[in-house]
Amino acid sequence: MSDDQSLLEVETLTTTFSTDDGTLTAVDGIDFSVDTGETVCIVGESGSGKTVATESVTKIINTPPGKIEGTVRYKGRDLLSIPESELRQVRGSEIAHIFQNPQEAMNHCYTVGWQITEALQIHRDVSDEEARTKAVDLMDRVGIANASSRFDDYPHEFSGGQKQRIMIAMALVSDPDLLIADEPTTALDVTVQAQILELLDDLQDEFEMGILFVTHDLGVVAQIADRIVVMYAGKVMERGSVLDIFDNPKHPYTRQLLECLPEFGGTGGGIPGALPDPHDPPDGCRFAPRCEYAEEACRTGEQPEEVEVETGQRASCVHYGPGGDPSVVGGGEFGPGGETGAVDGDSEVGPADD
Ligand SMILES: Nc1ncnc2c1ncn2[C@@H]1O[C@H](COP(=O)(O)OP(=O)(O)OP(=O)(O)O)[C@@H](O)[C@H]1O
Ligand code: NI
Repeated sequence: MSDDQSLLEVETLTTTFSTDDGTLTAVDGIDFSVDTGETVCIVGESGSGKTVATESVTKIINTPPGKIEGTVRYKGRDLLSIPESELRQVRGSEIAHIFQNPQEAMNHCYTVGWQITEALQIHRDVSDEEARTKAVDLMDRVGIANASSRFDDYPHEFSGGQKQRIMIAMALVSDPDLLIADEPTTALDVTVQAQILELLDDLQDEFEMGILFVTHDLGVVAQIADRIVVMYAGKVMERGSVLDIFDNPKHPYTRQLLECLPEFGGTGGGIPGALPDPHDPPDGCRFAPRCEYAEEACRTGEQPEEVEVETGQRASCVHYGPGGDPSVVGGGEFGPGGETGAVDGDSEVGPADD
C-alpha cells in the first residue's frame, strides 16, 4: 500500500450525532485511505457506519450539534479544517458522490439532458451548444443508447439502471479524481448491477479516478474492490486486499460475513444477533457479544489495536494481538477445503495497485 501518496487519507475519523437518547457515535475513530486509480470498498452490516463515514469525508451530512472530528486529507489538504467555500469547490469538482436511489437525486420536472448540461455549466464556462455536445458524449460514454435522441427525455422515461448511468454521467461532468459510491447498485437487479459495476470499472481507467465504494453486498465487493475495509458498529474490524479478505479472512466478523454467502455454504441470510446500541457500545471488541470465540479479554478495555496479520492485512481482534492465540479462531484455515474460489477469475480483481 502506498500510503505516502494516497489521494485520500482519513485518520481517526469520528462522527457523532446528538439524539433524544444522548450522543450517538456512528463512526468511532477510524482510518482508511484511497489511492489514485484504486477501488476501496467499505463493507459491513446495515448500521455499521459506512454511509456516515463516507459522507463525513466531504461533510455532506448534517451533524450539528453532533460533529465530525479527525483528519480527512485529500491531496494533502485537510477537508475538515478548510473553509466551507473551499470545501464546496472540492465537492463540486474533485470529489463526486453517487447514491443508491438515482430517482431521488434527479429532478423529475426537467429532461435528463438539461440536468447534465446544467451540472456541466456549473463547472465550466461553456456555451449551450458545447454543453449539449459534451452532455450527449457523456450519456454515450455511460452507455445510454441513442444518446442524442434521449437527451430531451424525462427521468421517468428511463429504467432504474439507465437512471443510475445518468447519475454517473452527472458525477463525471467535473472529471472528479475521487468517486464516492454508496450502494449504487443495491436497488438494481443482478444483471443490471453487474453492468453498472463494469461501467464504473471502465470509467475508472478512463478518468483515472479513485473509487470509495460502500456496500453490504460481498458479491459486489468481489467484483470491484482492490482493497477492503470491514466495518462493524463504527469501528474497523479488518482490512486487506480483496484476495486476502476473501481467501484468508482473519477477523471472526469477516469470516462470519463470508460464511453467510452461498459460495461458502451459507444460506445468504445474515449473522445471527444484532449490532450493539450505538449510544452505548460494549467494552472491548464491538463484535464480542456476537462472537463465538469471545473470551474475557475481548470484553474489556477498548476495541483492540489493529494488528498486521499478513503484509497489508490487519485485524482488530484480541486473538491476533499481543499474547493472543490465533488458533483459537481457526488461525490460517478458512473456507470450504481451503481454496474458496469466491473471487472468480473473470472479475477484474487483484492486489492493490502500488
Ligand atoms: N442523521 C443521523 N442522526 C442520528 N443517527 C444517525 C444519523 N445518520 C445515521 N445515524 C446512525 O448512525 C449509525 C450508522 O449509520 P449508517 O447509515 O452510516 O450505516 P450504514 O453502514 O451505511 O448502513 P446501511 O447499510 O443500512 O446503509 C446507525 O446507527 C444510524 O442509525
Ligand atoms: Ni449506508
